[in-house]
Amino acid sequence: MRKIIVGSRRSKLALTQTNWFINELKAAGAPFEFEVKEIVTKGDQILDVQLSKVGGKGLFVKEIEQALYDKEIDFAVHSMKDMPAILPEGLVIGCIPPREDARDAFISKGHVKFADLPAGAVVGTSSLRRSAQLLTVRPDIEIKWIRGNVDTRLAKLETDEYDAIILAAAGLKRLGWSDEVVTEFLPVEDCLPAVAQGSLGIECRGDDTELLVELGKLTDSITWQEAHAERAFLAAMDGGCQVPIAGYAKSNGEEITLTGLVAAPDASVVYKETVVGTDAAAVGKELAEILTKQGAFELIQRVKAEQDAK
Ligand SMILES: NCc1[nH]cc(CCC(=O)O)c1CC(=O)O
Repeated sequence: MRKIIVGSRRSKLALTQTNWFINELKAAGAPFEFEVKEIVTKGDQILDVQLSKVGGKGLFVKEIEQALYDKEIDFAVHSMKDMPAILPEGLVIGCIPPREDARDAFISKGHVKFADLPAGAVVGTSSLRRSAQLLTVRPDIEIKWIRGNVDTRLAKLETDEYDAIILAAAGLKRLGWSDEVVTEFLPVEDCLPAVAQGSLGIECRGDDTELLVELGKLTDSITWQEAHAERAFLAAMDGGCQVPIAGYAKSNGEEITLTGLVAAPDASVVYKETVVGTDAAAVGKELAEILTKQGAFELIQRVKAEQDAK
């Protein structure tokens, strides 16, 4: 029986997601043995710098992709939202399993609801997307940058520095921690999720047909459509985590409803529109065109230039 080597980052969440997916493959009867190989990425090493300043999404995947090329590993389970819009030559997303909760979770000391936070309360997030949207609803709160894995951030909430933090619901649910720690899930209307948040993407070599056959059996077609619509939007907007950009699609199997948001970091300008269609790539492109006409593309370029100058 072929032994499949699965590359994984070393964080609790990465290992949990990797082992979950391996078990799904086993349950589906894939004729393989598995071994997990831990890989330390640049993103895991740079924990004290604001992520948007050190180069964004590629940071968590580059070493893993090199290991795929070198055949040190056969596949890797990524959070889709950490994947760059365009994959390098020769590598493919072989599977998109069913999506977890796409929302952001609000976690506060004493479980005070977001709306009930006192003015001046300090909310920890390192995401420009989250901070811009939170400031739209509550301009009177303070945002303070926070970095680290999910467990590190939860530990930081215990210090005096923060009154609350925001984390993706999906990570907390996969770790089995959401019932215990989450104060409330932020409705997508108030805090539109990151593109592909809650989705996993299984990356492998495009010529590994034996593996691709087994991976394909676990793809969820609804999640596939949603992730592709959102990622087509992100790619067309030339976005990334340097700018506040969000995209959330809901598919009923036929129609896809995609909402996108682009904002200035201080939330002084917010562009937000919804498009409905049947083709994921076309829906993403159409939404990008509408927002571009309104000035969102220009805003993204301006914000990026400002970030680079810092
Ligand atoms: N930004 C890092 C990251 N990348 C993926 C997740 C987990 C959630 C997911 O799969 O979307 C997280 C943690 C977070 O944002 O709280």
